Amino acid sequence: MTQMPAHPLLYVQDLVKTFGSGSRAHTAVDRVSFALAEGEVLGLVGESGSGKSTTLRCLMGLETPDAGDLDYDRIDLRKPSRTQRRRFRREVQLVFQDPYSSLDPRMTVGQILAEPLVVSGACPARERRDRVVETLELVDLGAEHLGRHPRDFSGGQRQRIAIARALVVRPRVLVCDEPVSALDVSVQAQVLNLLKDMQSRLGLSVLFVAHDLAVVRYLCDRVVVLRDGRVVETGTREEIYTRPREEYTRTLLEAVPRLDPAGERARRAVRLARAASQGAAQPVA
Ligand SMILES: Nc1ncnc2c1ncn2[C@@H]1O[C@H](COP(=O)(O)OP(=O)(O)OP(=O)(O)O)[C@@H](O)[C@H]1O
Repeated sequence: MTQMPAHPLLYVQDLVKTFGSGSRAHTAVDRVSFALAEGEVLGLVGESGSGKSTTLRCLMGLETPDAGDLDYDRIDLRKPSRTQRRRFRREVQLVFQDPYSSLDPRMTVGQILAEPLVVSGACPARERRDRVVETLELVDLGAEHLGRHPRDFSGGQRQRIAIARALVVRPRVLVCDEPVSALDVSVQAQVLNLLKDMQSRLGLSVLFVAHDLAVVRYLCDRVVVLRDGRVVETGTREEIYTRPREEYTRTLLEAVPRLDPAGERARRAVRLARAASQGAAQPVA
C-alpha cells in the first residue's frame, strides 16, 4: 500500500538509478515511488546508503535517472521545457545539510539573498531589498545583518540564512536534505521549530530527508522508509510510529541511543524543540 495523495504536487514513480556497470553496477535507487501533496510534509528516512541523497539528486536534476517518472505540478521533470525548468527551479528550493559549505563566504547576507531573486526574476529590482529584509525577518534576523558575511554568524544563524535564501523566491516546495544534522542540539531544536513554523505560516509542501526518525516524527505528516534503495514502507506518521508493518521499520524505531550518538542528539533536539514550541524557556543559539 503506497498511499499516494489524490492530487500530488510532486510525484516520483518507479525511479531507478544505477551507478557503475557490469559486475560493478550498484543500484542506489530501485523502483522508488512516493508523492508529495500540496501543504504536506513528507519524510524520507533510511540509514546511510539507503538512497535518500540519490533520490533527491535525481529529483533536482543533478543526476540522470535510468528509469522512472518524475513530475512536478504537471511538469515532466525528465524533459521539461525551458520555461518549465525555470518554474521548477523557482518553486522548488533546496536546504542543504551543511550551512558552513552551502553559503558563499565572499558574499554578504544581502547578496546571498538577492541572488536567487536576480537569477529567477522572481521580484522586480526596485522591490528586491524589501523582499530580502522581509525574508530575513521571517527567520528572525534583521536588516542590520545585510552587510555581514557568513563567517560572522553561528552555525544556527547560518542555517537560518540558508533557509531565508530558499524562502526569498516564495517557493511552494522546500526540499530539506538533513538540514539539522550538522548542528548542535539546542540549535537543531531552533531550526526544527523554524522549519515547522515556516511550513505552517507559508503553507509550504516539504520533502524532508533525514536518517533520524525522531526528527521526522516531529515534523512530518507521512513517512517513506528506504532501505538499500527500496521503499520498505510508506505510511502516515501515526502508522509508521505506532503500528509499523515492517520489521525493518521497527528496528529503526528501536535503534539503541547508546550505539547511535547522532540519533540521541537528534532526540534531545526534538525534546527541546517540543518544549520550546509549547512555551517553555527558549534555548539559546
Ligand atoms: N556518484 C556515485 N557513484 C557511485 N556510487 C554512488 C554514487 N552516489 C551514491 N552512490 C552509492 O549509492 C548508494 C546510496 O547512496 P546515497 O548517498 O543516495 O544514500 P543516502 O541514504 O543518502 O546516504 P547518506 O545518509 O549517507 O547520505 C550508496 O551505496 C552509495 O555508495
